[in-house]
Amino acid sequence: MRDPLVTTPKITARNVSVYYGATRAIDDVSIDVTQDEVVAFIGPSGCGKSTFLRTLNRMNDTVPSARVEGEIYLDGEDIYAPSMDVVQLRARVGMVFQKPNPFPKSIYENVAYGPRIHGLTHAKGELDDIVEGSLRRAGLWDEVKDRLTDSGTALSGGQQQRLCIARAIAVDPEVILMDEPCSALDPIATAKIEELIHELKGRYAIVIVTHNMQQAARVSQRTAFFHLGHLVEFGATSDIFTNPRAERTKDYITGRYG
Ligand SMILES: Nc1ncnc2c1ncn2[C@@H]1O[C@H](COP(=O)(O)OP(=O)(O)OP(=O)(O)O)[C@@H](O)[C@H]1O
Repeated sequence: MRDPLVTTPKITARNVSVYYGATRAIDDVSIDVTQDEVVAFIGPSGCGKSTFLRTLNRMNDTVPSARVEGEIYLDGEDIYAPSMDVVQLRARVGMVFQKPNPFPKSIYENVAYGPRIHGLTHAKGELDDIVEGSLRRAGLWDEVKDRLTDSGTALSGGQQQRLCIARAIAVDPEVILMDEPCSALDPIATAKIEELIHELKGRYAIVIVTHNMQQAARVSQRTAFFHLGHLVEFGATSDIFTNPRAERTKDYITGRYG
């Protein structure tokens, strides 16, 4: 499934299978993601999109029954190697979840926490700059600059999700994984997140799981269609939506199931 146009992958997954106990949720998936693109994962509920996404920063480690086979490389480095520091990995490959999950701390602390524990700054001024820069890049600064000491949980859902994106950005990640980041948001907040994804593209490799096909079409350059744990088709988003090769992809995008 290697795309000849993809030359320098940021993430390389090879023959990845994931099991929960004896049940296989992902079957032999190989995929590349480059630095300068947004890749969307689509497919019917339960097809394994989130499971596969979570292998990319070893979030599956937190599920005792989960077992991953195959290889995943970040810049050529095996992320499942015993020498890999998982805390470091999750800073390099940040994650934004379906439901915004700010810490029950101030807006400032939500963003400052990561850089502080990763030792990215030594002076308060530097930390202030990181907090401001991250909130600006997440498109939230103007809305919160006068209330940085308010609790992150007091923000609206859309603002909370942008705060979570600012929190991921603050530790200077290389990749951002988004697992249905807009599913709890209204259309206006959703549009803001989509706008933000456009702005972040190029600076970070972005992989987004979405149920919303229009959203995949709007934000991604390439789309992967999953079905029953298989990667059925992976290609240019415009091709997947206008000229899918596989019958199963066609059935899904035309709404025949899912
Ligand atoms: N923690 C878990 N323990 C056992 N089985 C799981 C676990 N998480 C997911 N599964 C199973 O793995 C399969 C894939 O689930 P996954 O959540 O990855 O699919 P998905 O495509 O992201 O679904 P959705 O779109 O509904 O979020 C499903 O059959 C699901 O029941």
